[in-house]
This record gives sequence, structure tokens and C-alpha cells, in this order.
Amino acid sequence: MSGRTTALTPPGDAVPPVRHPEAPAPGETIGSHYEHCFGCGGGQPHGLHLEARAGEGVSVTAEFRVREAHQGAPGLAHGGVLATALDETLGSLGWLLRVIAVTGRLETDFVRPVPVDTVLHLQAEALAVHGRKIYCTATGRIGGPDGPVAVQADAVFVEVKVDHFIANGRKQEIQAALADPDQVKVARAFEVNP
Ligand SMILES: CCCCCCCC(=O)SCCNC(=O)CCNC(=O)[C@H](O)C(C)(C)COP(=O)(O)OP(=O)(O)OC[C@H]1O[C@@H](n2cnc3c(N)ncnc32)[C@H](O)[C@@H]1OP(=O)(O)O
Repeated sequence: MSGRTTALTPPGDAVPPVRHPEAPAPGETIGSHYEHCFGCGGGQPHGLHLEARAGEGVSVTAEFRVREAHQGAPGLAHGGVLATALDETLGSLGWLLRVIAVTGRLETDFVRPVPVDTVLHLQAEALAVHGRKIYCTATGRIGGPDGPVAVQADAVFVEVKVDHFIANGRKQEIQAALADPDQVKVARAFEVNP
């Protein structure tokens, strides 16, 4: 046992998340963080192509249309794909906090089956911050933004530096990303955020 605490409940001395002054305004679209990201990249033919929008406070919304490539059982979305949609939506909260953070823990409830062609209305919100940990929650509703919850997740994201990706990513993609001045500029700007 490592003694690491992975609880999804913020500790008593956690603080409320603070929206960064330069965060996208409510209603503004949050761009893809990486073209080849399965969740939000335009360069993934079978990806989810999520386009999150900033909400009030530290929250975001997005829509995901389940396509044939996303099936698990006949005509139904694969649970892992739905968890990915929640994960990606939660990941975009980093744009409002202006930190780079990766999923440490993601606990998902699958409440209702989600048929192919359904639009999943996603909403995610940061609840608390404790050191490098961001406690957050997300829902995916069907039939409209106020429809019944089909999937729900609670998560802990952990803040990292750009070096996390440089040290761990496959060399060819890292080199390509580092050669893209826009990608480097955005990443470094997030990194120096106090
Ligand atoms: C750029 C944005 C991309 C967004 C894409 C959508 C989101 C994603 O899918 S990200 C990809 C999936 N996630 C990953 O690949 C992460 C893999 N894991 C790791 O790299 C590491 O375990 C990592 C970075 C999470 C933590 O490692 P490390 O930096 O050494 O942190 P460490 O010092 O152990 O822990 C820091 C704090 O986080 C906590 N923590 C670490 N891991 C977890 C966890 N799994 N669950 C909960 N808390 C955790 C620790 O308890 C510690 O808390 P405290 O400060 O209170 O003691």
C-alpha cells in the first residue's frame, strides 16, 4: 500500500475553485487541446469531437452525438466511450482554472442505456481544490440539457507540468507537438499560471 489518498470527497481544508481572470467567457467555445485527442481532436475520425463551452463559475457544457463507431451492445453506446465523454468534459475545466491537469480517478455511474444517434448533454463542474488535486463532477443527460441523467461521474484531476507529457509521451508525437509553436505557447502559458 502506498498510503496515497484517492478519495473523491475533498478534504476539510480544500478551497473553492477559482475561475482564472483570462478564462473563456461564459458561452465561449473552448478549443481542442490537441488535434489527435480522442475526446476533442478534429484529427480523429472516430473520436468524440467534443466542443466544450465555458459556463458560469468553473463549469463547462458540451454535446456528444453517439455514432455507430461508439457501440458496445447492438445499437447502444459503449460504457467506456461514455466514460471518455465525461472524462474529456471534466478535462476541459482546466481551461477555466488555467492549469494543466490529468485524470487521477474517475468513478462513473451508468444510469440509463444510451442508444446510437442520441445526443448526450454533458455538464461538468469543479467543486474544490486541494494542492494539486481538483475535485470535480459531471453528468450526461439525454433528451435535452434538462433531461434525465444517463451517466454521471465524480473525479479527481491532478495538476501536472508540461514535462509530464514530454517525459511520458511517445517520442514522435512529442517532437511534433514541440515543433508546433501554438501548442508550446498555450502549454507554457498554463504552466506559469500562479
Ligand atoms: C491536457 C489535458 C488532457 C485532458 C484529457 C482528458 C483527461 C485524461 O484522460 S488525462 C489521461 C489519463 N490520466 C493519466 O494518464 C494520468 C496517469 N497518472 C499519473 O501520471 C500520475 O499518477 C499522476 C500525475 C496522476 C499523479 O502522480 P504524481 O504527479 O507523482 O502525484 P503524487 O505526488 O503521487 O500525488 C499528488 C497528489 O495527488 C493525489 N493523487 C495522485 N493520484 C491520485 C489518484 N489516482 N486519485 C486521487 N488522487 C490522486 C495524491 O494523493 C497527492 O495528494 P496529496 O498532495 O494530498 O498527498
